[in-house]
Amino acid sequence: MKYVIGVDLGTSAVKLLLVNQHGEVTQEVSKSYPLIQEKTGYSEQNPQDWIDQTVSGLSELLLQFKGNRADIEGISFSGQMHGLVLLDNHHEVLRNAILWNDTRTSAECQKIYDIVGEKRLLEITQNPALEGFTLPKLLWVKDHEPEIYEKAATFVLPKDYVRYKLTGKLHMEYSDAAGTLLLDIRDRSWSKEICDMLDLDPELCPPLVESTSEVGNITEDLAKITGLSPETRVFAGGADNACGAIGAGILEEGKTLCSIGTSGVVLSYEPSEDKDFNGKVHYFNHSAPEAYYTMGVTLAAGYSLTWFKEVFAKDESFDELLAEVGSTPVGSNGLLFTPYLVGERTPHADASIRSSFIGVDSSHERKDFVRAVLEGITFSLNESIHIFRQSGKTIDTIVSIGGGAKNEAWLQMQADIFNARIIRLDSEQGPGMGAAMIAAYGCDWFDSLQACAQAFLNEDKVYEPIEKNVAQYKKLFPIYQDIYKQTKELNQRLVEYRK
Ligand SMILES: Nc1ncnc2c1ncn2[C@@H]1O[C@H](COP(=O)(O)OP(=O)(O)O)[C@@H](O)[C@H]1O
Ligand SMILES: O=C(CO)[C@@H](O)[C@H](O)COP(=O)(O)O
Repeated sequence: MKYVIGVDLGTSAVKLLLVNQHGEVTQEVSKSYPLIQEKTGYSEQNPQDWIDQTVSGLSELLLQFKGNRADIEGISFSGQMHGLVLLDNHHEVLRNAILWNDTRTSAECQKIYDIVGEKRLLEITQNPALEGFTLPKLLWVKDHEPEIYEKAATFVLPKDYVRYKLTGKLHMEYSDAAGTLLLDIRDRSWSKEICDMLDLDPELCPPLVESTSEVGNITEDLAKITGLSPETRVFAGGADNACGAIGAGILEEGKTLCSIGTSGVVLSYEPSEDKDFNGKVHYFNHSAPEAYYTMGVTLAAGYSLTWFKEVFAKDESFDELLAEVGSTPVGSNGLLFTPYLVGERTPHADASIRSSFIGVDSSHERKDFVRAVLEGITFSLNESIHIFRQSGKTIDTIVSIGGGAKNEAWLQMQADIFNARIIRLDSEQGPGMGAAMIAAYGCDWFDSLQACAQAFLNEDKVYEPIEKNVAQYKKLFPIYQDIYKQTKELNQRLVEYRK
């Protein structure tokens, strides 16, 4: 039997899947690492933590592996998007990575609009200037840490750095490059025009490859440390949402994904780059050849639940914390939550907004708060679905993946709030599976990613919307939407009091 490995470098942990030729996940390893949040709006990670945990995860996987290591034919990568990893001319890391959910760069986003212009930026990159994207982070380092910026020879994104450490070869691939705000999405080339206007050296941008490109092999050193064969073929991989889409079979028009990891994403396949959402949702290159996708992003989806657990139920597991969700009625007895813990992206690109619980009553118990958190996260994702539906898309079936797809009550809630059938697959680990599928396709196990999806992916369970709940959520959703408008200005006045 032959195998491939999919590595998903998430925000909370790196997850490794060993997948055989039938698409069965025969081993799984997960290794977590911390977020570094020095002050409000900041979110960083130490790239060395990603390397240590990936290497330790691979070593563990190989230690448990009963077959011949040469049977692990290929490996590929999926990773959290947009994070800036700055490297010097020896490819040494210059500072902590600034992550996708770091919102310190509002001034730099304004600078991009002032200099490049909103219209021209949209024409080239198909996306607006959002704090989470990589370009504003580069400008922030240039403005605030000039001594570091001077030493910068290139930059990569998180999973590109991990792949570089395993192979010694440095690249970026299109699906992740699309999230930098420096890629000409249609032309699939770095935008010299944007670099020139913002006085950035285009040489900083690394060489581009396809997600499915073979980029090298595991170095002798890393083969020794991890137990992998130095013959293992390495394929570039993709942005975690592009890989999540592959791992959920979102490979043709009409297919929609909901992913609840640290962030939350609603993603829809696009066969071409010419639809116009006017920057309301992100528009990126897919990891599947010649395809694109649009998506709306909730910054703190699973992160809101993790935050609640850390603050109010530190010693309980997610399953324990969520055990009573089903016994609390729709609407959490009049309690609403907005998941704006670190600001928001879709539909409100707003770095200052923060979360609220609205309607707290003396009768409320902890379980009402837990349900309200899940409902608030799901309402937020429903805002993206609302945008897609308003643009004319039919969304009646959604594949749900990520940590959020582990809980049955939450999956039913998604069906009821989205008013759509929710499909859970055998494995909720879409991005890791997508990365493994890229490696399987690269190793010529299949003629196309679609053929691989047909062989590898199986529906496990379908959740149909329950009419009575749908009707109640339809009434609650506009109240949820109003909270943003009502709390926006209050939150701006609170900014000066934050850490
Ligand atoms: N058993 C569970 N039930 C519901 N949600 C869960 C469960 N376990 C983890 N989660 C949620 O999933 C999130 C992590 O999902 P994951 O897809 O691994 O994220 P990432 O790719 O960002 O590292 C956590 O933030 C948590 O809120
Ligand atoms: O910023 C985005 C997408 O634009 C996030 O979706 C990141 O890609 C992080 O993903 P997770 O760690 O939540 O999977």
